[in-house]
Amino acid sequence: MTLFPTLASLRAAACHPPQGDAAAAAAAEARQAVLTKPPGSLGRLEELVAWLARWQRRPAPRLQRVQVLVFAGNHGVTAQGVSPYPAAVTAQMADNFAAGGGAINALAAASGAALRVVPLRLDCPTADFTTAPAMTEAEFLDAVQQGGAAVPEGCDLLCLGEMGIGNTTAGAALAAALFGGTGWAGRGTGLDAAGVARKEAVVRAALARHAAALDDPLEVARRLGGFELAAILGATLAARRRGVPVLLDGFTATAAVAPLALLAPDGLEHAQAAHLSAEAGHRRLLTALDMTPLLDLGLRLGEASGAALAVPLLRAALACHAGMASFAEAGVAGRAA
Ligand SMILES: O=C(O)c1ccc[n+]([C@@H]2O[C@H](COP(=O)([O-])O)[C@@H](O)[C@H]2O)c1
Ligand SMILES: Cc1cc2nc[nH]c2cc1C
Repeated sequence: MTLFPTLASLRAAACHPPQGDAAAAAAAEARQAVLTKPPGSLGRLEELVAWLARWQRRPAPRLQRVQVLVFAGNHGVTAQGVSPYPAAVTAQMADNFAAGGGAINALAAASGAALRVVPLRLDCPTADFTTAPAMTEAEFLDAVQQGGAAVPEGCDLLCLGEMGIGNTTAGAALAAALFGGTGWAGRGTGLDAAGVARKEAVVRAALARHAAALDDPLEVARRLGGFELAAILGATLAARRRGVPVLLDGFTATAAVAPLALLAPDGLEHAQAAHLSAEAGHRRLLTALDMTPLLDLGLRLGEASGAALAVPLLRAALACHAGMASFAEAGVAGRAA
């Protein structure tokens, strides 16, 4: 089924996201209150259980089926020398993932999550967005659709990440267009200072080329994004519809979904930033989106690595919620007053 056949239907879905289940969240919170601990003492773990309950629409949330999706795409803007690695590495890494040899293969297995890698036209990069829109409308919608279609039925949690040489330049261009200012370009896979300055100039040139169209977040995603970024946007929208909470990976994945927060103020409420990437602009991007990352481990890999790493944290939060005794069950005295 085509989820968003036209740009208008995609816009309507993004502007009116379905709500979570407030009663399920309240029931999860009420249980926290009777468990043998001072109220709120499990801090963010308690909030995470209520968040899972709200977006799974279940008072007792579960994490039986966790799916990691890694979308891969290529970028015409690599012609501008914005990455130290050749574009061919995108397909080579997709093959490496298929053979089980990537970090994400190890991390997904360690987190008890299924992994699927979705290559998107790797032999056909986006257009160089310093000279033309990265994607046509049809290409953009197709990538969004592929992302949405990759969200499995009956999934309890989705971890979203990407692989695409050059895509931190796309992420920086998106962030600059959506939130303004300069300095969004970072080292990516390992640029030196001169490379970062070149990347910043490329972002500036892209914004100048598309200046007339940058007040529409979806146009920003089409003109400055990429296939894998559009797919992450589509998967995030589809997850909202299907009651699946989302863990976002690093800078590029966060930039990919940022248009959803501008199209609806609560558009990313079903998503958590799994970690703070070492990529320069990520902290600023998360601040702009009012998101607090779960982990800060100095990662700058992408490929959903940070998202997979946050899954055990959610499992631990649920284990406390489901497994702890109540004050009454354990015969522990509650607060004196
Ligand atoms: O998302 C991040 O935080 C992130 C930070 C640095 C690098 N990456 C990964 O590195 C690739 C993009 O880097 P680059 O230098 O080619 O733009 C792409 O495959 C991403 O998965 C990702
Ligand atoms: C080797 C390599 C692995 C990656 N994984 C995600 N992005 C990547 C970029 C490179 C270059």
